[in-house]
Amino acid sequence: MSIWQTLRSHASDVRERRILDLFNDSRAEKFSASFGPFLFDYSKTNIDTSTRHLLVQLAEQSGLAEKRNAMFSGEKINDTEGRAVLHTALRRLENDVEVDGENIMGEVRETYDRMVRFADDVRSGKFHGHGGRITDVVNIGIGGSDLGPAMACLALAPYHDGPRCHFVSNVDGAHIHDTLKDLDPETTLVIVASKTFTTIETMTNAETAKAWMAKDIEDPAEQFVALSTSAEKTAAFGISPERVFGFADWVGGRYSMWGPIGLSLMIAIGPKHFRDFLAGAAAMDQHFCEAGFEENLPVLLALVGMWHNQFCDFATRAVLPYDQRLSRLPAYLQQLEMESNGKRVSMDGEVLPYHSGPVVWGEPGTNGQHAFYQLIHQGTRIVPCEFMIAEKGHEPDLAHQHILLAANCLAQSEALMRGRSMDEARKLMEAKGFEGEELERQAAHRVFPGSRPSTTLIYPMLTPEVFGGIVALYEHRVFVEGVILGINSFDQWGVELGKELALALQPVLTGEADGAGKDGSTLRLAQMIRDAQD
Ligand SMILES: O=P(O)(O)OC[C@H]1O[C@H](O)[C@H](O)[C@@H](O)[C@@H]1O
Repeated sequence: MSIWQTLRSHASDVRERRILDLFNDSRAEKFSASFGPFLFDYSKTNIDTSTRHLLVQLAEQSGLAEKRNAMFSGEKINDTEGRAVLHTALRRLENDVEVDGENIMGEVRETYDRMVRFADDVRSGKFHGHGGRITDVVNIGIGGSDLGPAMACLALAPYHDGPRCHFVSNVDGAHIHDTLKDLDPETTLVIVASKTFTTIETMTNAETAKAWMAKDIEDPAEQFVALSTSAEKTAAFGISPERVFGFADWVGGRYSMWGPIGLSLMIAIGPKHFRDFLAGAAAMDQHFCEAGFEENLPVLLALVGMWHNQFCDFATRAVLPYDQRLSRLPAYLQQLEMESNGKRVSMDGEVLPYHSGPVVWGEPGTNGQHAFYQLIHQGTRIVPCEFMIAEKGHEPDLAHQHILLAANCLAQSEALMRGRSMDEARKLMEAKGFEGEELERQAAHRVFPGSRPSTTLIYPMLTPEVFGGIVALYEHRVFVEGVILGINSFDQWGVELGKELALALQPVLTGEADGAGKDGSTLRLAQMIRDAQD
């Protein structure tokens, strides 16, 4: 029997057992792992010693250790695009790495130093706009060129002492309009962030920003910066090379905030805190490379995730940070996890015989509790939950609110596991004076099945280092899951078809093309939009 089959039959044997019954004096300790500032507790799942043993075997048999080493050493593991995968090089600045026989680190360090100088200059006022010191930075980018820095600027708000940062991503004109309307073009710096510098949303918004600035400034390009792999295209846009921060194709878009794509964050929090953010991620890299699988946080996170998705058939995964400043983490992880591991064929092009990555979603607590937790507790589908909480907040004066936040976080995982039986529900309703059939009916509504799995990641405080570690932890989790699934986690062909069709539809919406060959639904909707433009 293959390890996959063994795990599936093990899952069908143990799926129904009560998680609470697995607890003894040492379970919390045995089914958690710590590294640096992190403790990952997966004891509130139905995993036992034999489950973990089988899962670790699954990881070993997938060749994970060799594949991990291949990634870190610059082998072209993204073989549908013929590229190395080296976002880790952007945060391990001391290590030398070669691609195609050439040391890539000279250029990486040089660009990093230029970013530091530029960020310092913007923060000090040495680099200024036509109207003086830069007060606002607008990052125009989408997907990987937006979600990372936007999430990070929010996450590290307590360290933000540079100009205000704004993020424009959507091609919907409302986004750029609402962002620019209160800004002064003479003191605004526009960062055009695009790996390819061809993404239609970003290029359209960049042109809009340029036209907005041109109303007040003779040469708006002077207040523009570009972050891209294409020096040719940034030059064609009119941005002078000293304000272009380049990177190579071995940095995937959704893995790119450690380098130039993180410039807005560096300007916001300053190079020193940015360096701490890199250091936190680099420490996680080292842990990932060195720790045994049973103590390895990214490996454990991946194995627990796969246990729930591939073996217990729970199709979604809720990310629930009890940390308001991580409110963009679920959106960031949607791209990281679903673009990376939402694939249908193996590396060899064979259709997968099992499910690939889960649907990832979430909201920060406690907000989610007042919205969708009803389904998590009593719905008919089981949703594994991933809770996150800091031991301490950044606001000493509001420590009592942090206690309330933390109590809610712990209460939710406890409630999910413990549940409430029919007997307990009956007692509750009896105490309220119900009896007979009405008591039975009312009690049924108050039953919680319980035994719903969750994990908790706890860290001392959301500092730049801790935040860097969290993001790197999730990146490596995605890598581990991808290796075990046998897929390429680093391409994204699934986004192409929609882009092609959108290009073809544009002239249909303007009336320049008749849409021959399109289906009736698309044509009718297009016609309505076309008519509304007159
Ligand atoms: O940075 P860019 O080249 O503008 O790409 C922005 C985004 O667009 C694409 O659609 C990809 O799916 C994303 O992976 C990428 O992050």
